[in-house]
Amino acid sequence: ASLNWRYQGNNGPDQWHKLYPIANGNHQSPIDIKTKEVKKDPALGHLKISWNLSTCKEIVNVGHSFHVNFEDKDNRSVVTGGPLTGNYRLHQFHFHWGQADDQGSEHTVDGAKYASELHLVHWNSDKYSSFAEASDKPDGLSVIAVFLKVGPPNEHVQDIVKALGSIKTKGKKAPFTNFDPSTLLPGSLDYWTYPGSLTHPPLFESVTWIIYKEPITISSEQLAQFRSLILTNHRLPQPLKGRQVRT
Ligand SMILES: Clc1ccc(Cc2nnn[n-]2)cc1
Ligand SMILES: [Zn+2]
Repeated sequence: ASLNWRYQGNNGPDQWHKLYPIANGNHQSPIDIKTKEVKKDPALGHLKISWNLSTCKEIVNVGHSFHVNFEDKDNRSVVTGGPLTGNYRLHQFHFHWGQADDQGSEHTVDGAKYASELHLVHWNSDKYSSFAEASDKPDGLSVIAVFLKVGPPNEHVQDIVKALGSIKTKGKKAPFTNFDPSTLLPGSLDYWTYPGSLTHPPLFESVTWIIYKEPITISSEQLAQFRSLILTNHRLPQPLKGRQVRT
């Protein structure tokens, strides 16, 4: 499929359905989380995260964003528990942000937007043999999301910001090793979960979303460094279409 979609202008989010009809599907992401309609599910246990910093590999400028990629040829970095059945292997993480500090997250909470949102993308390595194979299966992917609010500089985000200098142009990649993504998790491990999709094309409805309630911080200057790569890369909330958000 041609990769000519954008976040702004002619091939922007309102046009994505022309090449990717699933954009108007019943399990699209992101969504606005209406906290009063969230359902408490006592069967939901804690998430069990065991990421190994030895699997962190490289940082890549993909044009509409930057990705930190992990070696995912074995189960060194996995998540399980919570809403998940079996092991989901860490594939990569990336952020979404906006053109100003008052917007940028993809999910919103009772209509409130955060400045940015971190996505840690995992695939079901019990059932599938690669991210690509898992990426369009209903139980194929799980994305762990962390909100970022504007505040003091985040020393762990700073390690990432420093690396952006070496991937200024689309397609550029640089080694990025021994980074521990658990340094980007909030103190409280309370989360919301719901069934959804990738938030940009191909928009596959293959994601079990796990969204931490507590944000971490990022500074205005660090956000400005993200924007030096691309001004904005967040999709607006999509219709819930009868789905239940659980906690
Ligand atoms: Cl590997 C990967 C998967 C999805 C996205 C885009 C996205 N979908 N859901 N949240 N982000 C970016 C990279
Ligand atoms: Zn994302």
